[in-house]
Amino acid sequence: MTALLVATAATKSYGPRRVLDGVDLDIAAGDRLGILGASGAGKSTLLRLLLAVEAPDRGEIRFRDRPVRPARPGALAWFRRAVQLVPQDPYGSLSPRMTVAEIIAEPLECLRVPGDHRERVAELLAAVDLDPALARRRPAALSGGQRQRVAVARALAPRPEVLVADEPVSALDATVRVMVLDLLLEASERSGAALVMVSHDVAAVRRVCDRVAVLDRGRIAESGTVVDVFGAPGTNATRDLLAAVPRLPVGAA
Ligand SMILES: Nc1ncnc2c1ncn2[C@@H]1O[C@H](COP(=O)(O)OP(=O)(O)OP(=O)(O)O)[C@@H](O)[C@H]1O
Repeated sequence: MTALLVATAATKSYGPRRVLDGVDLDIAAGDRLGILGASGAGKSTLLRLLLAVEAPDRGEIRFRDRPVRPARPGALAWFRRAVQLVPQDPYGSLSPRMTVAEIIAEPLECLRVPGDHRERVAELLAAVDLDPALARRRPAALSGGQRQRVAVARALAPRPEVLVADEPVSALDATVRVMVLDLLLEASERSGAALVMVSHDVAAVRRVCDRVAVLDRGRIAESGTVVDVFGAPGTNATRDLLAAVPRLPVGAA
């Protein structure tokens, strides 16, 4: 399968503290990879490197074999179109002053994506199962689940090859979590975009991903298919995560 987003020996320190240490990771077309780890394991830092928001101190990030590093927005537009973020918190991430339609169209405008943006917004609202009448509303008028649907639609807008989701359901009520996880799964299946989902929630990874990499204190402790890694965990890091209280409603996973 075509390798899309690849981290090689990615290392990052903040002051004297090494937060990531030689992380190798590859995301291929069609993959749904969970990056699982306890709080402080380095998950968000790894995402910032994968998104070229920050540069590794050592090692590198490549997309379709092309190195990517933080750069002025115009220079990275090709990469921003290809790799889109679904943020953690739908309350904080959507601009309160913009309408839903403006929010979804924003990446199309910023990244100068050709085509009829209005038509694309209508298509995206349908894809995430939002009533077209919501297009003129502002985020304050929406529920948490609806806001996360808007965030997914926005991420899908430029037809990315990889969707990166950062703890996409941790800010939501338990009842809405399963719905949003299923939406992400469906969005990646339908659009053909690979999905990278950071989480500390085993049940969320099990529901959405087919591969998992367990991050422990800045290193990949183990990786493999969800079935193999969760079926026969090879490290204490994985066993501890599996022993943690399930976060999805009983019977949902
Ligand atoms: N910009 C920064 N400056 C200094 N330290 C940082 C910075 N970003 C992260 N860290 C530290 O790096 C470590 C890993 O943080 P990171 O947010 O990547 O972990 P995480 O696995 O995403 O944790 P959580 O699940 O709690 O979000 C933490 O100890 C954190 O305090």
